[in-house]
Amino acid sequence: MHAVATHELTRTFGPRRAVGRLTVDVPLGGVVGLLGPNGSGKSTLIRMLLGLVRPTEGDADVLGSSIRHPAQYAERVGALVESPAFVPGLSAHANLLSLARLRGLPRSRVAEVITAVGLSGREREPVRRFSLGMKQRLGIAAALLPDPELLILDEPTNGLDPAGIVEIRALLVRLGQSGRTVIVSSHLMAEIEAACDWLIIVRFGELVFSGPIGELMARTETFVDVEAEHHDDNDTLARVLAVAGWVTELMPDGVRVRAGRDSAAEINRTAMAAGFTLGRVQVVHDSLEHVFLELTGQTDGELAQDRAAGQERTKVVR
Ligand SMILES: Nc1ncnc2c1ncn2[C@@H]1O[C@H](COP(=O)(O)OP(=O)(O)OP(=O)(O)O)[C@@H](O)[C@H]1O
Repeated sequence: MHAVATHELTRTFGPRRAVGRLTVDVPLGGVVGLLGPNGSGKSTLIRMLLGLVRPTEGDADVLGSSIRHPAQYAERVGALVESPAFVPGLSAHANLLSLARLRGLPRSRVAEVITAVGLSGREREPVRRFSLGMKQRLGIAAALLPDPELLILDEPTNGLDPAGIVEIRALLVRLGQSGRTVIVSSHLMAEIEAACDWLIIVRFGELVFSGPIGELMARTETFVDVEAEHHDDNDTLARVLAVAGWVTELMPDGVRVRAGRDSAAEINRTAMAAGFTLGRVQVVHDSLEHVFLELTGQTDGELAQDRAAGQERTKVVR
């Protein structure tokens, strides 16, 4: 069984195609990052998985049951799809307790979820005193109340400051280690990449990548950046290295050589043989963020909407 399996899943809103023929299998366990620029269909996909939006075409299974019958799996799935509403004058504990009562869940779950999201010691404070990051964690605590096998979080890092993002990322890692499956969406690779085991990358509602994060990592490139001792020599150094067979690019502060770590010594020797002393030899890895942007394009929601509506537009370069 998969946590989620979609087949040709499609949702249109009038002329706009929010999700188009999406076929993807998400394994059970660990943290799954659902990534794509704003407007690429992440929320629509999540809403379909939760039974909040009906597909126009195609189908999907959540924990083995069709999304046509969400009641069959509703109790096994926890979700945070927008900023949760809590009573600001009440404490985190009191808010969670009333939610637990409403849903008929044992009150012992309240203390458990408070610990799970790292709010122990603060649970008696009124929610109005909480930072945005703490409120998001409280929202995740509420989603965890029924002890779900699958937790779906839509952009939980949105609007958070760097410290809040770090808190959520650490929480995602802990939740992923607890045996459940966590699907978390974001439009920024850097915010969640460190927490993810598996990635689904969408663009204009279509799948551009799905697989273990290591598979995407394998697509990153390595460079050797070198710098001549005297800045004016970098131009000639670039040509010398190119004649020796490397693909080089002149950078403002040196020369970028498209080569792996193994080539660093050989590059150094070639430079020295040509009479250059290198002031810097540095092996640089392309970031996952860069691969993500290459896959998705640096689009904004506006452009995505127009593309989804089938209108062509010139490429936006930021
Ligand atoms: N209820 C709706 N009515 C009309 N259009 C919609 C509706 N919901 C989503 N859309 C459109 O579908 C497309 C995908 O939106 P969606 O919110 O799923 O993307 P997203 O990747 O979650 O983006 P964001 O991060 O900005 O929320 C957009 O063009 C959006 O305007």
